[in-house]
Amino acid sequence: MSDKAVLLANLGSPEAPEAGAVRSYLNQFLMDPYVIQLPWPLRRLIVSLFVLPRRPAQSAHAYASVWREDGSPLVALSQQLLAALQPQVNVPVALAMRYGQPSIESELLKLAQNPALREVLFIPLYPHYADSTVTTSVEEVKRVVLKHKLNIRIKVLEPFYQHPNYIQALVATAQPYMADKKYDHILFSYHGLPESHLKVADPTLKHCLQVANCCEQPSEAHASCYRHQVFKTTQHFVELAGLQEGEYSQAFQSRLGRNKWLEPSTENSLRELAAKGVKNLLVICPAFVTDCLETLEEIEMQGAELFKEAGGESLTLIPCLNSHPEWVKLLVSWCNDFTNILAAKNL
Ligand SMILES: C=CC1=C(C)c2cc3[nH]c(cc4nc(cc5[nH]c(cc1n2)c(C)c5CCC(=O)O)C(CCC(=O)O)=C4C)c(C)c3C=C
Ligand SMILES: [Fe+2]
Ligand SMILES: [Fe+2]
Repeated sequence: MSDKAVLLANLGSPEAPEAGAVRSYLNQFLMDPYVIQLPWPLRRLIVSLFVLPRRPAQSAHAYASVWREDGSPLVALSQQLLAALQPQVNVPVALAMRYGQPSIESELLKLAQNPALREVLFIPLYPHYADSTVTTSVEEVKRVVLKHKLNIRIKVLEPFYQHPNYIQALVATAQPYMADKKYDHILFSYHGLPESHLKVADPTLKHCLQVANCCEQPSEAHASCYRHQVFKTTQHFVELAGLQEGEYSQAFQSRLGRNKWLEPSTENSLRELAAKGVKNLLVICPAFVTDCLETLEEIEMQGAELFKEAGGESLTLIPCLNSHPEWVKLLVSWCNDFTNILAAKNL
């Protein structure tokens, strides 16, 4: 029996595309202090008064429009990825969700049933650092290890936003869509973040959004700056794919609440691109490695409708990496050689 194992973690989905299931999912998700970064009483008040009364029904409707026979796209596609990986990996691999099922706790405990287990490589399935995705997942792993007194070392894979093979996998996924020269612009649409999250994650407390062109100036803050990291992903993609200035732009989607979020918003960018005369638009969403509600409903359905209403002709979503062979190859290399991964830190 191997003394090593791998645990992949994605965000998670509701159990069903129904208001009740979405309510308990949203409650778990948004009561996470790494997601709504406010003291508990204020967070409880906001979630209970402004989110839970109406959003579950709206989101359930959105989920229903993308739901598959085998469940939510995010969970089903993550399971397909696991199925593609496991036969090529020499150690057990498990898949968990930060919210909903299968939980990080249940999957870590299953792995720990192996008495020989001493080391787990934890792979948060996010290319870019954010407290609301990476930190919360790592903290949940720590909580489970402490609660159950598990005698295992945890190694966490660092954000891979500019790993050459991740960029190569993105370009390989996009290539068939780009080869069809009918498109006239590519929009890189990343999940948004409240600006306050960048400031909280800045270890210097004086760089992110405080220095002019902060994300382009050298700084130790980049190691935890989501905005810097997504710029880098776009830049490396553009270089590898040979895109020219003016052929692409970048925006942030999926806002929630009234705080200031990263700019520009995907919605405004879609309107502006249509107004500038872009007719056939490709959209790629590199912050998501798996297609989910935010790509399939927000971009491919709602985004396409908005773009056409604003004068565009077609919006084509480039799929996420999902189980693309280049992405599977990269994950297999990490899983099989994780004692030698440089970009991983021990908890
Ligand atoms: C890709 C990285 C993600 C970041 C960063 C992120 C931050 C973030 N998200 C919310 C609020 C919501 N996100 C929702 C769905 C959702 N978010 C991500 C990824 C990131 N979120 C994914 C992959 C998904 C899809 C889940 C699925 O089941 O397909 C939702 C739920 C859906 C809805 O009601 O809109 C909310 C709410 C915040 C507040 C935030 C940063 C603070
Ligand atoms: Fe920054
Ligand atoms: Fe989100």
